[in-house]
Amino acid sequence: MDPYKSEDGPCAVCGAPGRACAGCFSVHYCGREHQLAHWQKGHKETCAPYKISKDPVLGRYLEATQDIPAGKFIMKSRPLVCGPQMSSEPVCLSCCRRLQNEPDTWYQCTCCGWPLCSSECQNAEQHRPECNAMSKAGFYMGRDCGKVTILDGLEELNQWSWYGSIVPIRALLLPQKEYKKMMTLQTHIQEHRRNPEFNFKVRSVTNFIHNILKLRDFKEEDIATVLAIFDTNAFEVARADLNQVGRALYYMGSMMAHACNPNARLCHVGEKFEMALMAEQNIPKGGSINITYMDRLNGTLKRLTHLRTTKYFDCCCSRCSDPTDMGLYLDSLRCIKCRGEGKSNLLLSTSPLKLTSDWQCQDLDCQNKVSAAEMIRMHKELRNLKQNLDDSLQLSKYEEFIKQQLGPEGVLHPTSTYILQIKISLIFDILGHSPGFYLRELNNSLLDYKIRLCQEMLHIAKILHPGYSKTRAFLLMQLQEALMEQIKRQLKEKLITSEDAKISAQNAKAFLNEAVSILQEPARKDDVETKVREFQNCCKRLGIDV
Ligand SMILES: C[S@@+](CC[C@H](N)C(=O)[O-])C[C@H]1O[C@@H](n2cnc3c(N)ncnc32)[C@H](O)[C@@H]1O
Repeated sequence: MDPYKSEDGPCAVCGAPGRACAGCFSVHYCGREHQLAHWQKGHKETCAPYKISKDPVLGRYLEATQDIPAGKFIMKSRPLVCGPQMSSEPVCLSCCRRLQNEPDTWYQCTCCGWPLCSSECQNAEQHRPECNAMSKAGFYMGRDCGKVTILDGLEELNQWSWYGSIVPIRALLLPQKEYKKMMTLQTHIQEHRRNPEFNFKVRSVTNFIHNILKLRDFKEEDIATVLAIFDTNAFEVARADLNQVGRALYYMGSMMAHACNPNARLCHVGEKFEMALMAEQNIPKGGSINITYMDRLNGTLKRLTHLRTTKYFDCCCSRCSDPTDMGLYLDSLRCIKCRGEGKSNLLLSTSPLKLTSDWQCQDLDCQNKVSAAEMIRMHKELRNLKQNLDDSLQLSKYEEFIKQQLGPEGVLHPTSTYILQIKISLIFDILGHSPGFYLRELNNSLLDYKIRLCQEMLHIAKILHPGYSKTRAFLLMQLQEALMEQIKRQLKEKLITSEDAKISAQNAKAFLNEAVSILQEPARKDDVETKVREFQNCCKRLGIDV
């Protein structure tokens, strides 16, 4: 069910045209009276398929109140507060679209002077709170807003960190009811206050709000609370199709627990950062509805460290407890002792949930031990090496790294986190995507390589990103495109018959269809339709009827 197609429909009571129920989107009402009647008649039992529950470890979380099939939209939600990111590139303060061209061409709000898209954005509700407050305080952003650096004696505030003040101002100016709701969210304020980076951020934002914008009514303590609420609960939101980037806080979205192998995902759907939650996998009644707070290709060491230092909890999900990390051994390195004897045995954590535990060779005859500190040091070195590769984004350098690390002297193995991340970069950033490597420019062997990489990563995605995940859908699309390019060449070189081409194209179409069924969110609609059109045009040009 697409929550955006469900806006109108026949009233569940009388059949007259109606609006969708905001809880479940699956029934419609012509008005409040029939909505109430239907609710009392039993809809309250079946409406939203979730409720907020409590658990001693997770705190509040969303519990499924009925079986939820994979692919179903579970909820749709508007943000409580949204706006530019903490350290944002130049965006319209109102709609968060990136500002194009040079600063002196940007539209300037006639009341507060901040750059916007247009007068329409100036008048939008979204920009009202801070604009009113700033105009009242007599602040007007000069034309040089994009260029100056402010020195206030204590901190140097970079031009774009100004954007970080907008979300706290909007949050602190929320109407009473919403403000109270926001203040019930998890803050982890004590843990945040022990973090020097957080305190620096609070001081910078407060300074800017007090001394530059001249809005002195906001207390530093309240600004700190809002920043902590955002760090704990908010989502980075981006709609590439609309050129929007920002962050948003959702009430129900803030209730979702993390899992390293989640069963749901957020989809950004509306222009005002509305979100929808989709079940990636079947969720049984009574189960927790969870999302992942971080990239699933990270190994346990990085996941545990990141969650502890940014979200202040120790994950103990089934994946983190598994020393093999779902059979992929993402963090495991080769045992150096065994490597000397030409063997490829791996080191496994002796107690995966404890970052301080030793790692031991999986070979019972060897049992070589490596300390946690040594393991962390080796990973730091590998991360730096990989970061250098990512910065240069060159195929030859990535290939050299893989060859070296998987060779007799290397410490990695084929499903190490670094190798898998590099394969993802090769698929999505280089082969088919960068100058000199666009699909039609790839030689046959690189095209085969891309196809192989997609197939390999789809195999991994079945484990790490099963069901209705975006990663699987994107990989399926990449594979389909590469396969069509291959069919085109093979037909041209008369290596296959038109009957073979038809069978291969049907195969590619099945991949595309699967991707389309996964990417149901409206934000992807244009992209998906373009891919389907391109596929159809390609078949037409090749004379293949699929
Ligand atoms: C976005 S909030 C989720 C709602 C929160 N449990 C509450 O009661 O408001 C994120 C916080 O929930 C807790 N949390 C989420 N997932 C967890 C998990 N898998 N294990 C332990 N705590 C978790 C952590 O305290 C985390 O910082």
